[in-house]
Amino acid sequence: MESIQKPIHSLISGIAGVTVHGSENVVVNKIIIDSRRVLPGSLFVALRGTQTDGHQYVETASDLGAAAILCEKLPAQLRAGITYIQAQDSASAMGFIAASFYDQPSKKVTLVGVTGTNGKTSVATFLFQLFRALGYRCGLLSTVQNQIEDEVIPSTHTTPDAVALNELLALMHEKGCSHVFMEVSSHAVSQHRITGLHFAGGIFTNITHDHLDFHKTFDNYITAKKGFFDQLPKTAFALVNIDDRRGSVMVQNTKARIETYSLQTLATYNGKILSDTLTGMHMEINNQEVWFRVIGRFNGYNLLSVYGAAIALGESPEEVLTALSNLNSPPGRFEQIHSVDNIVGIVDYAHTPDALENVLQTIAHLRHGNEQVITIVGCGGNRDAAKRPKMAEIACNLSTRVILTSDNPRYEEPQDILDQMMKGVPPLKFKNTIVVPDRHEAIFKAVAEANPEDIILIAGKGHETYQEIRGVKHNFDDRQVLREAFSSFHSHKE
Ligand SMILES: CC(=O)N[C@H]1[C@@H](OP(=O)(O)OP(=O)(O)OC[C@H]2O[C@@H](n3ccc(=O)[nH]c3=O)[C@H](O)[C@@H]2O)O[C@H](CO)[C@@H](O)[C@@H]1O[C@H](C)C(=O)N[C@@H](C)C(=O)N[C@H](CCC(=O)O)C(=O)O
Ligand SMILES: Nc1ncnc2c1ncn2[C@@H]1O[C@H](COP(=O)(O)OP(=O)(O)OP(=O)(O)O)[C@@H](O)[C@H]1O
Ligand SMILES: N[C@H](CCC[C@H](N)C(=O)O)C(=O)O
Ligand SMILES: [Mg+2]
Repeated sequence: MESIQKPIHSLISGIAGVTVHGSENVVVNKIIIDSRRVLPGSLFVALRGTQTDGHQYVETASDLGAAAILCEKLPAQLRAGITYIQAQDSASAMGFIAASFYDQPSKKVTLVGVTGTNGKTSVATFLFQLFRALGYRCGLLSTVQNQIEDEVIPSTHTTPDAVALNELLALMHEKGCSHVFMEVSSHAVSQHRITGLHFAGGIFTNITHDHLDFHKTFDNYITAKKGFFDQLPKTAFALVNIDDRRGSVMVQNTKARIETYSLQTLATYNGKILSDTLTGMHMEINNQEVWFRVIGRFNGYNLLSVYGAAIALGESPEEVLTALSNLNSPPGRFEQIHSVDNIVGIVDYAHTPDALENVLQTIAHLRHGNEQVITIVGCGGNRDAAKRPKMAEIACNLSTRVILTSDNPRYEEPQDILDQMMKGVPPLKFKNTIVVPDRHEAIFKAVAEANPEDIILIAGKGHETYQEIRGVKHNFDDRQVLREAFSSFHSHKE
């Protein structure tokens, strides 16, 4: 992308509550949120974070040649030649400024955001695949990866920060994308990563327990997600799952056109699952029968929301259903790897109690005999600790055997996380539960003990190709380890 030079006045016009100290004609060539990356001519944004306060680094940024500083509190000494933009909330102001800096890319594409505890990656990826199949050039912003048509741009977050996000949107527009589908995490709403964006539509999948380390209470978490719908314009659609009792709460104050989807009750888009097997799902959507390659009741919801969004964007129901029936799940979502002697391995990104329950219920539903269900699961370090015993309890109640193991311990001791998980194991299930902290060993153990037709669920990491320990990402891929284990004991087939 060409280098950008913008005077301050062009970036702040229309933003309420900002005061400028210094010349508004000063030109900036970059927006930077980390003082360590400031270069001459940058606009440095001082953000209050969870670990530190960017205001502490205003002097460092100035020494490195920042042309302007966006902050909430002015430093004691203002430097000549630097323009200070004072805002009530730096993060919010940065959202609008980033959008202006990149010439409002979100207004030049049809941008649809997906929020909810589970299903964001699945829905955003299905929409991306669908609209490409319908002949549009598309962009995708997701946990697994960002994509511009076939070009993959690795993602660092589910939702990037406002600067990275607007830059990516501008690039997508420059490369001819007409539609962009993105995940909107609750962190992103709270931290104003999406402030200043123009959405054509928003989708709510569901809300259940997660991220209470960050939001503190479930109410705050709900409010964060609702913030996305509060900021939608009236030209947008707001499509919500009304089988989730928080669905109607999400759209209480939205200006957008409200549409609903449901597998249970009357809604704008109605679905019914007619059958669900390991090879596909048969559904009825708004009275039309259709076969899908993806499976699981939760995916029934995901596909229905994708159908609804496509219709809300003006596509034809027949074309949409035909294209949808050819879609595949994103990597690491109910991804199946079979051994030659028919052990079914399923690698899934379920890392919340609700997702784990859904996946295990889907597996229970697909079982046809007395196969064992062996679940391998861990919980991430430095994340919501309250979900640990809950996930262990769900795994035990819905599996024949459980192996508790590690999942990205980050800066915590794996054994501490496992001790907390063990608190959720019902006493009656102790004899079927073991702890194997090494994930590689856990997977090998499950495979060594599995019999033909048994189902091994490896939950929590899905597409991830690393195990994060003390700031270092070590290569680790559940799918690869599972294949190795199958090859050692049974040899594998896809
Ligand atoms: C908890 C959280 O959301 N953290 C994000 C946040 O960092 P932070 O608030 O901890 O920042 P901080 O370290 O306190 O620093 C505050 C400010 O000082 C600046 N700083 C710091 C040091 C210095 O020397 N100079 C300097 O300027 C930092 O650049 C920052 O702007 O802002 C950073 C910049 O945007 C993000 O990279 C970081 O994501 C971290 C890596 C993270 O792990 N986030 C996860 C929890 C997250 O965002 N997840 C959601 C998905 C959740 C889900 O739905 O599953 C996501 O959207 O990815
Ligand atoms: N609609 C749904 N309802 C409940 N569970 C779901 C749904 N869709 C997917 N899942 C489960 O949640 C897991 C994660 O799905 P997905 O990656 O689509 O969610 P996400 O919201 O993007 O997660 P993240 O917050 O990490 O970005 C899947 O592997 C599956 O187990
Ligand atoms: N977006 C989620 C992903 C969790 C994935 C799981 N493998 C873990 O590390 O906890 C998070 O950052 O909380
Ligand atoms: Mg995601």
